[in-house]
Amino acid sequence: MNQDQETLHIIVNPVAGHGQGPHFVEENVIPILRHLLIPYQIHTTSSPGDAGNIGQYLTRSFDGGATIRLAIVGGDGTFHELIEGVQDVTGIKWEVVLLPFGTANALFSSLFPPSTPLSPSSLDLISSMPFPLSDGIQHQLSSLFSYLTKSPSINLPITQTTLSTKAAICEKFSSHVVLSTSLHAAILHDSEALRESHPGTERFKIAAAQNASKLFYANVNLSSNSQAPSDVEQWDPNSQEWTRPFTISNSVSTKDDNHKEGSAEWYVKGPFSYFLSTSTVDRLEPTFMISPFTNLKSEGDQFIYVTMIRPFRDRFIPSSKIEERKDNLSKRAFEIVGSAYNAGSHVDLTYPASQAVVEGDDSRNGNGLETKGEGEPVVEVFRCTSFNWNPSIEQKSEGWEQGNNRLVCADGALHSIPEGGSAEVELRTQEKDTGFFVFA
Ligand SMILES: Nc1ncnc2c1ncn2[C@@H]1O[C@H](COP(=O)(O)OP(=O)(O)OP(=O)(O)O)[C@@H](O)[C@H]1O
Repeated sequence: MNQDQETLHIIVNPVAGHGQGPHFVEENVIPILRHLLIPYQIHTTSSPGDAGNIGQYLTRSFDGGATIRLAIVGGDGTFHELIEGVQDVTGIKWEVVLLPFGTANALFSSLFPPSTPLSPSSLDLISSMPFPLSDGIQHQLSSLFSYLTKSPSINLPITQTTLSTKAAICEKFSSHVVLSTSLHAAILHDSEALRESHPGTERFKIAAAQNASKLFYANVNLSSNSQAPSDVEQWDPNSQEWTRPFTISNSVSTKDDNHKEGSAEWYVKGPFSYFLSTSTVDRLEPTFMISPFTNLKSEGDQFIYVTMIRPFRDRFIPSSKIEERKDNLSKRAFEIVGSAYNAGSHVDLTYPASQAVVEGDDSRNGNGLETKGEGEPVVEVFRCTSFNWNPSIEQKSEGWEQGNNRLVCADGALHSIPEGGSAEVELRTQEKDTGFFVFA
């Protein structure tokens, strides 16, 4: 069968988020498509992974070199499963409409932050509809309107992760939103058990409380390939610029052909409490702006933005009394990561220039951090095009709790690095006319 390329294929996940996707499609999407005489087909997922099966089915229905237009009614996980399902299929351009019916909807929220105005052409289209659409519904339909008004779709960078031991590659997978370890991966792991009792984002907060007091032991190498416009760079909250990394060392120099002459692998020594990378989203929920420099809509170059917290750089943490260590680590993690809800201001936090630690001084506990000061950044933000996460052996020391340093989260899907192994993460080369594109 050779499909009509004008058909909009709608993949509906009936259990994502609060399970309201199917009703929304029936009530709002179909009436619009019918009014505009746009052919559509609905494909409802019947089990985990089914979005990938649907993607494979669609590729078999099209000739090579096709453009497949589809809408995803669900969350980031549903889109992730589609990408995973068709990652070995080449020569197809996937143009995707996002209908945010998952829990977090990180990609949609980053492309259409709350109160983003609709384009004039979308507003014209809405005013031509014979039925009213509330402001909230208009916002949920933002990506659909971009498609209907023929806005160009945006190329979506895809990250490839390889888990391997020294002897062999064990697993390869793709991600389009986030690749994380440490606290974020642990939150995703624990929050899954809470999905039924807490279908909204509050389950992430509960899981955060269970994991914020843990240390994740690993070492990381950051690098940039020869196509990258610059070597690895670090955000400097004081000068408000990207600069040569200054809180890590480049002791490992690369002689690899893939690296620019004079470029280096930058070495980051753990333990970590937080470690998250993304090349597409600035936020994980509508107001949780964890990676504020990532902007898919900007014309700029593609990077992986890495956001990390290494608690032992904070003198308040290692100097804590043994019985207060876990509690202090947890408080600090909440204080720092919580600033992401304040328009991503965590990236501007700095330690006092002189990190004198005074016993019993409560100002260290919150007020001790400064903003855009001359001390070192609290959150280290780097941009690169690849990195390795190498779990390491815990340094035994009383009062600390170790988290699972082999857990990796790819767009919410969890993977485990084999014992003694590592994770290698890199941006996939983007093609001009094939791969994934989103209407934004
Ligand atoms: N019919 C189904 N029954 C059970 N699970 C399903 C079904 N269809 C899809 N799934 C699973 O639902 C999971 C949740 O979907 P998705 O990740 O899109 O939503 P979410 O987790 O609520 O949102 P987000 O990823 O934005 O936080 C997917 O990982 C998928 O495996």
